[in-house]
Amino acid sequence: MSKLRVAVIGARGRIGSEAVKAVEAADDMELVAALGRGDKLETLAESGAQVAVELTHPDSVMANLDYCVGHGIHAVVGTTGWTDERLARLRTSLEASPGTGVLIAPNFSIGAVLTMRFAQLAAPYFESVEVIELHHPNKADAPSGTATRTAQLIAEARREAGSAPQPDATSTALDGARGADVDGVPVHSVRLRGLLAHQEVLLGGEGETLTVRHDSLHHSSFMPGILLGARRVVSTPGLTFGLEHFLDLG
Ligand SMILES: NC(=O)C1=CN([C@@H]2O[C@H](COP(=O)(O)OP(=O)(O)OC[C@H]3O[C@@H](n4cnc5c(N)ncnc54)[C@H](OP(=O)(O)O)[C@@H]3O)[C@@H](O)[C@H]2O)C=CC1
Ligand SMILES: O=C(O)C1=N[C@H](C(=O)O)C[C@H](O)C1
Repeated sequence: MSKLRVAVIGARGRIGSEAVKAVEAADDMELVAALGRGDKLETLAESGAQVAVELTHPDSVMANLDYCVGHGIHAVVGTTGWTDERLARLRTSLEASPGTGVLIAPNFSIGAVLTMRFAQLAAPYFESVEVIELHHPNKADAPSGTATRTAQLIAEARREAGSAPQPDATSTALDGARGADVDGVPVHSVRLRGLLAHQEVLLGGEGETLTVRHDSLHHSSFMPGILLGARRVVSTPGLTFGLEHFLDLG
C-alpha cells in the first residue's frame, strides 16, 4: 500500500519539530516536505504532499491554508487564533475546493479532548464554572485555543440546559482580575517557565466543587492526535473543528 505523503509547516518549532519526527516514524506515512519560516509554499505542491500539518503562528496560518486549500492539499491544523470570521473565510475557500478536507484541532491530546467533553457534561449541573489555563511563557496567544474552545462548549451546554447566568457579585475589580470573558465563562491565563500546557476547569455548586485537570507534560502528547488527523482528513472533505469528531467517544 502506498504511504500517505505528509508535509509539516512550522517544522522547526516546538510542536512542528516533534511532528516531523512522528511522521518520519509512522510506517504508513512519508515526510515529503518540512517547511520553516521563509521557505516557499510552492514546495508543498512540488513535493506531492497529500496532507499538510500546519503548526505555525496565528499570523501565518491563514495564508498557509489558502495555499493548501487552493492546491487541493488536505490540512491538519494545530495553530490557534481561530475566530468566527477566520472560520467563515476558510469555509468559503473550501467551497471552491470541495474535495479538500481541513481539520482544526484546538488540542490534539486525548486528555485535553476528554477534559473538554467532561467539562461540557458537568457544566449544567453546577452554578459556577471557571477555566484556568497554564502554559510556557513563549506561547503566542492568550487565552489558549483549548481554553477558548472549552469555555465555548461549556457556554453552549449551559444554554442548551437553560442554566442561569453564573453568580458574580463583584462590584469593583482591577482590570483583568476576573479573567477574560469567553461566552460568559471566566478564563484565566497563567504563563510560567517550567510549564508546557495545562488546564483546569473549576465547577462549583452548593457545598461542593469539582475540578477537571489535564497536563501535557511533553509535546509527544499531541502526536497520536496529529497522525490520526492526517489519516482521517484525506477522506473527510470540508471543515472539521475538533479532534473529537475523529474519535469514537460514545
Ligand atoms: N492544537 C494543539 O494540540 C497544539 C497547538 N499548538 C499551537 O501551535 C502553534 C505553534 O506552537 P509552537 O510550536 O509552540 O510555536 P513555535 O514558535 O515554537 O513554532 C512555530 C514555528 O512556526 C514557524 N513559522 C511561523 N510562521 C511561519 C510560516 N509562515 N511558514 C513556516 N513556518 C512558520 C516559526 O518560525 P519563527 O520562529 O521564525 O517565527 C516557528 O519555527 C501555536 O499556535 C500553538 O498554540 C501547540 C501545541 C499543541
Ligand atoms: O501553545 C501551546 O503550547 C499549546 N497551544 C494549544 C492551545 O492554545 O490550546 C494547545 C496546547 O494547549 C498547547
